[in-house]
Amino acid sequence: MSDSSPVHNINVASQEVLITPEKLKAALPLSDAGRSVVTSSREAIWDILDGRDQRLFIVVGPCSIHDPLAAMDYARRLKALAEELSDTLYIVMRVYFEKPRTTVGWKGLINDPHMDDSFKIEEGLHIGRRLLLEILELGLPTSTEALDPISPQYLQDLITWSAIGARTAESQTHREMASGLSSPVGFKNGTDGNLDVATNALKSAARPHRFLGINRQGQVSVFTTRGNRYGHVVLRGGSNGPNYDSVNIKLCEDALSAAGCPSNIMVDCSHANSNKQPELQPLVVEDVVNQIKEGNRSIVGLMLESNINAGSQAISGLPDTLKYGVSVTDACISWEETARCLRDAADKLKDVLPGRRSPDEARKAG
Ligand SMILES: O=C[C@H](O)[C@H](O)COP(=O)(O)O
Ligand SMILES: C=C(OP(=O)(O)O)C(=O)O
Repeated sequence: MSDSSPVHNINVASQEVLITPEKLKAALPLSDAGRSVVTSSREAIWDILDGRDQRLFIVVGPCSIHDPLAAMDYARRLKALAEELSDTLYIVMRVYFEKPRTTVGWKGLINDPHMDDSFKIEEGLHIGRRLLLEILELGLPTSTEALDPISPQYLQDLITWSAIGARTAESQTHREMASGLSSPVGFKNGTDGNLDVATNALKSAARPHRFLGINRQGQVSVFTTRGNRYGHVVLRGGSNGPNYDSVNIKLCEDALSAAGCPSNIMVDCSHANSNKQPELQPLVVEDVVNQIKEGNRSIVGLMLESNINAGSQAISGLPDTLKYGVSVTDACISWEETARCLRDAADKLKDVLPGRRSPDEARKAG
């Protein structure tokens, strides 16, 4: 007697073929001007990580993007600030489209661009790519969290700096993906504060890997990567509390040295480092800036969650009932507070960090 019960895709409700990366890129191509922003900004961060450029790099912007018009409004403000502070700070905009959730919730603009559970992922990819292109046209570099292992084929050519988040830094899939990313990558410590997760990720992503992915034509392919040597740790605090103070920074420096990794640390001023209370982020910036003033040189970057208006709002009802420029995920500091806080940091650091070295000075400094 034969049993014909289904044994495959039992829990899959439906499947839909998506546009290929090649077609999306052909519809929304990167201009020469945009390409030059991506290449020069990646170089600037490589130089910072290699110690050739002494500026502090700053990843700042909304916790998540849900309204492209508000994102462009934010980007224009940030571009002007980035130029003003460029002697001391190298500023990159947070343009986060994919949100890792602790349990469930809105997973970001690519997954559900209309925020109504319609999950128009192909539209989300178009909106996301168009927005990144527009930001690059302003001359402002972009950063994002690399969460889905397939989406980099659609968007990573537009990204200057990537994060692997606290919930995925221990995942082999994400370490493999990071080993092939063209951008520098920050690995967060675990949500419980565990730092080994991040240092192990650095060691893994720096090595070549072979794994499955999709190519430009959307065919399932075996990828062989070279390894990404521009990985670094991002301290974001954990369930035990913050980890940006000088004692934790020293512990992190020791862990990096034991792991044979360069002493490059970014501090995420948000998340568990501010107990998710956005008004504490400027205090974290102040503390870190003081550590640098007192001689610390392992802190190379800062992350801030900031929006046009402070706070957060719940997603309920239609997107056009939402308040303008207010986060729909973690609460953020306002634009005014962001500008004040970054101007203050730049002012305190301008005589401490020598800024970008000319090729001649860099050669002399070794
Ligand atoms: O940065 C954003 C959030 O902290 C992250 O996506 C987790 O959010 P959740 O705990 O609200 O799901
Ligand atoms: C989700 C984020 O951070 P973490 O992975 O540190 O929770 C984020 O920066 O949006």
